[in-house]
Amino acid sequence: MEVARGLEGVLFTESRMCFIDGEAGRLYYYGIPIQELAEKSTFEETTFLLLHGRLPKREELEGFKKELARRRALPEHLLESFRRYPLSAHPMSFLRTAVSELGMLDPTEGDISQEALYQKGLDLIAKFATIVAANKRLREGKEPLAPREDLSHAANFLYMANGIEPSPEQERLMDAALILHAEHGFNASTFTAIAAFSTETDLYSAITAAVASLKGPRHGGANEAVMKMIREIGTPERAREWVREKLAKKERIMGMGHRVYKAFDPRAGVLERLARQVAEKHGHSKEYQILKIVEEEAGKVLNPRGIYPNVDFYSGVVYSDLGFGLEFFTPIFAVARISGWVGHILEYKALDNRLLRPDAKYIGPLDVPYVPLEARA
Ligand SMILES: CC(=O)SCCNC(=O)CCNC(=O)[C@H](O)C(C)(C)COP(=O)(O)OP(=O)(O)OC[C@H]1O[C@@H](n2cnc3c(N)ncnc32)[C@H](O)[C@@H]1OP(=O)(O)O
Ligand SMILES: O=C([O-])CC(=O)C(=O)O
Repeated sequence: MEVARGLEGVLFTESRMCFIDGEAGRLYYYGIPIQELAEKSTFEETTFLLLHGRLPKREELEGFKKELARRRALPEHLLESFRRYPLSAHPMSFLRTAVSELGMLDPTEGDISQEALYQKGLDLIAKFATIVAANKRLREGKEPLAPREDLSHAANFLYMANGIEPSPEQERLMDAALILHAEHGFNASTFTAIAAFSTETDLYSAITAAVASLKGPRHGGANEAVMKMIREIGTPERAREWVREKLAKKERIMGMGHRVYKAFDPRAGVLERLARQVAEKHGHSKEYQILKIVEEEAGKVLNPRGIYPNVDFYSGVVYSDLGFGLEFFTPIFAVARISGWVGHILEYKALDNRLLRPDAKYIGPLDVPYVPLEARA
């Protein structure tokens, strides 16, 4: 049997949620092009789509929005614990620990019936934003704000994070970013969630594992790494030389490259446009300009190899504009991706939840004699 390094090209299940055409740079959630969703949908509507496999009718959407809104508040016990979490911890570690603690606080943690998974999934989707916003406030030396049920998920997230109600334009920006990040097939964190869940562990454990996986700089953590790259480059004038040096040393340009896309990631296309808009309007043009130069200069070498900007390349410019420091970029990704994780767990469970257990080609020796400790050289 051939070894598929990194499980590349391995089909381990069937799914209706997401189709990625990596060669053409196209992405669909339940068959709907991502650009349409990003432009016309809301996070709540897209989440309904990911959990139910179809767009909601008007009254269904209203009910779903209310259902999510009423689940936003965190248990007092968890809020008290937050005061003991070290504020120096990375916000992804904070989120990972909070999800795990939510599991301990749920007396029916181990119930993995389809209905219980759906209910607990809604709870996590609603609460992720509250956890991340509370962490931001605490890091700023401020009290976490109670969620507001009269605001949309995107607007309430911004309200809880920044302490002021966002403008309709900011709300739309957040919605678009959340929709773009909500789902992406069997990426590393979703696969991690499914691998954990296939053991019939509880939802909180599977999602804790997914958060841990998303944190890595080769996955969701790349958005933070991109902003660090921008800071290291410093000025647009330095960008070309910086890229040439990096590539000469065979180092990776963060926010570029993808296992599936061998063309421009369509999400990066939408985010590039949004980043340009905010850069022009609000004067973050230096960051945006640096990225454009990096894209062009690195592209000379990397595009012919099928390496283009991915979803993490331009998102940070948008998040900065919405008031977030770079350490919150990956948690924002998680606030969106929780919908995809829950959707996939529901889908995989309904299918058969077969235990995931790949194998490796053994390349070691056999029948090696056991040498007693005193006889070892
Ligand atoms: C939400 C997301 O997860 S999107 C991805 C976010 N991650 C990043 O942006 C980090 C930078 N990118 C990368 O590290 C990679 O492109 C990955 C991990 C995303 C995907 O990579 P894979 O498909 O596994 O390719 P792999 O890591 O095997 O690299 C293949 C070759 O392309 C090169 N390459 C891949 N990405 C880059 C990059 N960003 N910059 C420079 N070279 C790159 C590798 O160095 C390697 O070169 P080699 O064959 O000469 O050794
Ligand atoms: O699909 C992947 O491998 C990574 C990615 O873009 C995502 O998770 O959004």
